[in-house]
Amino acid sequence: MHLMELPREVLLGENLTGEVLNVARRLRLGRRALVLYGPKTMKIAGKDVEESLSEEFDVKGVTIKGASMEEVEKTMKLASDFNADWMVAVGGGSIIDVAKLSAYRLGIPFISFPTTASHDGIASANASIKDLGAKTSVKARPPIAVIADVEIIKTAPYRYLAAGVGDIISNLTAVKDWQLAHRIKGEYYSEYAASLSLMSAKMVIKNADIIRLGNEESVRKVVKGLISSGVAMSIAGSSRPASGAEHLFSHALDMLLEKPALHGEQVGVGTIIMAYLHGLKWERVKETLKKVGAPTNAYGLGIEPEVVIKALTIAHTIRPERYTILGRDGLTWEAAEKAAKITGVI
Ligand SMILES: NC(=O)C1=CN([C@@H]2O[C@H](COP(=O)(O)OP(=O)(O)OC[C@H]3O[C@@H](n4cnc5c(N)ncnc54)[C@H](OP(=O)(O)O)[C@@H]3O)[C@@H](O)[C@H]2O)C=CC1
Ligand SMILES: O=C(CO)COP(=O)(O)O
Ligand SMILES: [Zn+2]
Repeated sequence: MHLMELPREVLLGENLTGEVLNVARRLRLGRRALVLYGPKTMKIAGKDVEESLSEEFDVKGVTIKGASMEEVEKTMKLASDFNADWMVAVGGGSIIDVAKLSAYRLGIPFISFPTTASHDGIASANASIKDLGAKTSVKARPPIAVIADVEIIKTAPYRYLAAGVGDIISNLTAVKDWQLAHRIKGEYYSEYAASLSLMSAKMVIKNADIIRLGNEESVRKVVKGLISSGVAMSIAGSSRPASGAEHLFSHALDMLLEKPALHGEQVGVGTIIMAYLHGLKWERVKETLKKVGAPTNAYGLGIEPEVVIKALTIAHTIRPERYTILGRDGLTWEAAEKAAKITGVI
């Protein structure tokens, strides 16, 4: 049996901090709610959500600092002590992932309230948490509802929206890797999930000129692509349709660097290189990223060229069961350097 779990409600609009209350009412989520936010997102929207909910629910706010197992365990303890019926995560990918894994392990629902359009974990069923080996995603459950307030998301620095484009365009090489694994390893492949994932990538390529404006329409386009990407992952039952070798490259950078760039920025640059290795039109990926103002090289990521090469040579070791264009042996230093130079990444 193949179980596909999807969000029950997706709200996209303006002035939605008060809507969490209505969604919780409609979905009969229970009286006691834990509100998760980060130090910044608390001020951006977290406190507003908390205050609005407290009109009708018993509410407890929790500040989360990064997506680590320590924060997941802290959240689970707080939720148990408080007897929470559900959670709402107000923030970037890290806060949403902490809520996703904690809620899954406690068997309670959670609402995703993204404050950036920088990653496709907004609606996905998998959570990326540090300390669970390399920071690749593990199975959890998707949010019961997604509430995306375009005005709040628009207030985030433009860099985050451009990073979202990187996370969506990566679907091009992720799907290629998936097809390769299907042919070479007989891995399960869902044409439906792959098509949905590719559609999001093609939409950002087509709409790059609108996205670069950074207005509400841009945010809507990127958020829809991110949600579709998350749904594609839920249909596939794994992050396969949205995570291939370009993500392994980003995970490798996360391991090598104390201060990595944004997830979507790194996978965007990884997509240029993996598209080259796949024999795809890598120039088109690069043009799109350039057009929307996302980094297209090591300099733009603020990373030394040697670290880029090193990441390319170790990427295949991170999730060996996920076959990609990097093969079982990975790239040699020379091959990695050549690919990075030809594509102008270094
Ligand atoms: N589960 C999945 O399927 C996926 C998960 N991911 C994961 O998501 C994470 C990346 O998410 P990302 O959002 O890029 O990074 P973070 O969640 O780490 O957020 C980065 C920073 O942005 C701040 N921030 C959030 N919203 C705003 C805003 N509106 N204005 C100003 N600052 C804001 C955060 O504040 P604060 O300090 O308050 O938190 C934080 O300091 C990674 O851990 C990645 O692995 C990525 C893709 C898919
Ligand atoms: O970032 C993701 C999809 O965009 C999740 O991928 P991982 O499973 O590689 O963490
Ligand atoms: Zn990603």
